[in-house]
Amino acid sequence: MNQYKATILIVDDTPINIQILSEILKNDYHLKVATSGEKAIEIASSGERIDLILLDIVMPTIDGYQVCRRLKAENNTNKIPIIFVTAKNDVDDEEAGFNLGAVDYIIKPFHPAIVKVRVRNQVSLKLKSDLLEELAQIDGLTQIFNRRYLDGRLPLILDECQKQQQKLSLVMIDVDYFKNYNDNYGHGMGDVCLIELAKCLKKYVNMVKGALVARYGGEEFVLVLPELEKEEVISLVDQVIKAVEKLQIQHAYSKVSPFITISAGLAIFLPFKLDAASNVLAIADKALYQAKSNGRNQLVTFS
Ligand SMILES: Nc1nc2c(ncn2[C@@H]2O[C@H](COP(=O)(O)OP(=O)(O)OP(=O)(O)O)[C@@H](O)[C@H]2O)c(=O)[nH]1
Repeated sequence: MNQYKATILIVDDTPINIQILSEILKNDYHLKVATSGEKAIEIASSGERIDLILLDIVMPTIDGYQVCRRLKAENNTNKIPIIFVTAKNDVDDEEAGFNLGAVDYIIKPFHPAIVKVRVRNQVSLKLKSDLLEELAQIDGLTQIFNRRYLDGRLPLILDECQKQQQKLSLVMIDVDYFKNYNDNYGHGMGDVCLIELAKCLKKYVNMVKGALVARYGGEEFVLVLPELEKEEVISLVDQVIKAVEKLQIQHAYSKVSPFITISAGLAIFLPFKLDAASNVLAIADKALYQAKSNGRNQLVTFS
């Protein structure tokens, strides 16, 4: 089995300390090093995955406490566990480190076996909490993002679109006559159908940079498509609607097609018209309602 190798950032202004820690940990982890607080913040904020930081306290310009404070204040770095590694063995110093959000405190001189165990414990906790977080964002049936993820992510996407002055398109999708499908083919077949639909939607969303698809509820899906022009997004959603029918999932109890079809409501927003997440979703939902009323298996666009 391919075991994930965690990445540890060692921060110390004294090269010999980095060397000693590297010797202890190099066989089990990917290592990165920084010889100043500034460099540590730069590496941790770069977007590269860091699973643990071993942080010296006494360093020139920015000390370890400040580094810790700054990393804990930022959304993209506050989940990286920090272990202070220091010669400061006063209880007050240790307490100060924990109060800043550190998960452990190792006192120099190092005892290699103890360093290994303490690092292993924290890395193991970090990997478990990452996994839990990931699972909490994924819909168990279709394996695409769930509503919880969309609710957390959409406000950030709206902010970003406003900042970058980009358009944003939202598509609310609903399966046509799905109750009839379930009632006649059974809930199990209904589940298989939702899985196939999610795969199809994902295939199209993967073609668009920054786009995402989420299962919004039972048989409802949402596509978030930043940056696209009106003609591009309409053409894409039309293709998706046709692709779903082409899956040829038999639906003898639908009134629009012998196969499973979807209706879609598209709402396109200009950056200066972007509203709260719940409002932009409500507008896409209105467009979807219109698509249903117009006869289903079609797209209605509000822009
Ligand atoms: N198999 C399965 N069915 C689900 C799931 N979640 C919701 N549903 C079903 O989806 C159906 C939705 O039915 P309705 O809201 O009446 O909509 P519809 O029959 O598709 O009618 P229109 O939307 O008007 O075309 C219900 O039968 C739900 O039980 C799920 O996870 N699996």
